[in-house]
Amino acid sequence: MDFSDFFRHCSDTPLAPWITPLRQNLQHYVVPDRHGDYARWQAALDQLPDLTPSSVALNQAAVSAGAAGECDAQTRQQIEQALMGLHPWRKGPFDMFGVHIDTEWHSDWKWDRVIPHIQPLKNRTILDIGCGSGYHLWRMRGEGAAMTVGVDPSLLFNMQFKAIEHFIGKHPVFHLPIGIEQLPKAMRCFDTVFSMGVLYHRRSPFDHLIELRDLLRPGGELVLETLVIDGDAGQTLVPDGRYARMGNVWFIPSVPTLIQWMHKVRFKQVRCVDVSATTTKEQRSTRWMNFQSLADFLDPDDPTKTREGYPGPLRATIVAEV
Ligand SMILES: Nc1ncnc2c1ncn2[C@@H]1O[C@H](C[S@+](CC[C@H]([NH3+])C(=O)[O-])CC(=O)[O-])[C@@H](O)[C@H]1O
Repeated sequence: MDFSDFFRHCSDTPLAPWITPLRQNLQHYVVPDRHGDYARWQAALDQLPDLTPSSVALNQAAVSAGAAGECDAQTRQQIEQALMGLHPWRKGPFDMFGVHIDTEWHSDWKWDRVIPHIQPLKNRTILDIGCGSGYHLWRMRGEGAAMTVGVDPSLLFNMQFKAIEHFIGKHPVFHLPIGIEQLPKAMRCFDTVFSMGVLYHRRSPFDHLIELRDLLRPGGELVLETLVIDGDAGQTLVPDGRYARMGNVWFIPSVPTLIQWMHKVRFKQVRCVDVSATTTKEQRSTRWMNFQSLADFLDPDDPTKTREGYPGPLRATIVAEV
């Protein structure tokens, strides 16, 4: 895989000192075709027609390029078919020349809950851990970010990002198909770090919080969004087995517990800015993600509980500084 645009751009940014270690860590992604589905996904990408949109919108619910009237029905069908080849689409929505990608998640709703409470993103250098398809990376750019970097080990999500970039065009917005553990330690160079929907997947929440802290420059801001339970300081749910059918959920603290954890690893100005229950309107099956979704993971007799009998998903957004 070719990361030359990324490295060229880095040389003029706070990431410059990290180019060599990043290059080493990305080296084994030069040949992604070891992945069984790579050829099929690449064929879908190759089917995307070359079109230049008259406008691009990064600061509205559906990240968009071009309008339906800018291409004929046959071309639109070709776009739809190619994008469908990258099913399942989880994070969005997007609109490409009138092809509306109605993703499993209304990621725009999460964005609307977060954005009023954080430092303005204009001119900032931003890292998004677990960025999925990159939907929020584009929204950050829409807020005027100087550079946004997303990391997510899913190759499919990287290829979905490339499909969107194909129409939106090149911006200082980069998607790296690596996990947080493949970033150099203690980069201390980002103005804002986002970790949304990741902490509960980590076996060691403290190590994750310390890694996030050490990615930020002094005075930088962390935006942490994660599953929580209703409860007092000291309470944490460690699901026995699955949580809402997910096998990789480890720690779900109460908000006061999470705030305590963050103080313990020396975050400052820690505050909870939002707590919202995840509904089956925000996360649901669609044509673009036709597998099971939240409604199937809740108890049919009591949708306030998961299938396993745990409290249904409740998510908090915590903002803090280093
Ligand atoms: N080691 C890892 N390092 C980085 N990312 C990882 C790792 N392991 C898994 N992921 C990625 O973390 C993301 C978690 S989803 C949140 C998406 C977005 N942030 C959202 O808030 O909508 C959870 C949810 O559905 O809310 C997935 O895209 C994984 O591939």
